[in-house]
Amino acid sequence: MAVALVGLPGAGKSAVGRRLGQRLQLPFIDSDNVIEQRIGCSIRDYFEREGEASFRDIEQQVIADLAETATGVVATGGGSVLREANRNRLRASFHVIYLRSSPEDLFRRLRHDVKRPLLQVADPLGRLRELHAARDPLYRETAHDVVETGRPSVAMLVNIIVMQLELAGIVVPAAQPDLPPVQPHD
Ligand SMILES: Nc1ncnc2c1ncn2[C@@H]1O[C@H](COP(=O)(O)OP(=O)(O)O)[C@@H](O)[C@H]1O
Ligand SMILES: O=C(O)C1=C[C@@H](OP(=O)(O)O)[C@@H](O)[C@H](O)C1
Ligand SMILES: [Mg+2]
Repeated sequence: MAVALVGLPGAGKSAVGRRLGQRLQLPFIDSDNVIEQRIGCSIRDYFEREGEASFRDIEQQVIADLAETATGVVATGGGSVLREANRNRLRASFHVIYLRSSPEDLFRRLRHDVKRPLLQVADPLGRLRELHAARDPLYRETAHDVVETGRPSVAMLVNIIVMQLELAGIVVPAAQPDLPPVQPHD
């Protein structure tokens, strides 16, 4: 069983993915962490030193490697869907869930964040709107399921995803304790 989460920065891929892995008792991998191990520095520093194109090459290699082994829950980086090769690999090897969020919700979550290089601009909300317009079709094309993340907490999103995976027959529901028999009405 392998699930991958896609969506914009701040959608909750890392936070939801970690808790989903715990809940399903499956390993959790964050592709951005794998990339940082390979490059030996933060993604933000790498963007500044080597540029985005070089980062995307490493990201593509990491996605190919993860797709090869494909187990557990994988949180991808927000730009993982930009390349067609990544979209195809993700969709073929994982059950892909798009955590969909409005730019306004993302901005609320990330307004104090300094780790995301694409949002270190004068107008991060404007940038999130552009990213949403450009990428929403790509996330939809890649994903098997879409989950709206606006209101639910991280814990609620985990419950929603587990329910969807159970309904789709991707995970087996945990055994329920026997309920007492229903008493017929008088
Ligand atoms: N549904 C949510 N409700 C409240 N806070 C959230 C929710 N999803 C994510 N967050 C918070 O928003 C921030 C960004 O989440 P993160 O998981 O890093 O996003 P991503 O990996 O998709 O970029 C974190 O502080 C996280 O705890
Ligand atoms: O949207 C993007 O292009 C990126 C998103 C980041 O991951 P998160 O989506 O976890 O922020 C990280 O991979 C990199 O900064 C590029
Ligand atoms: Mg993340």
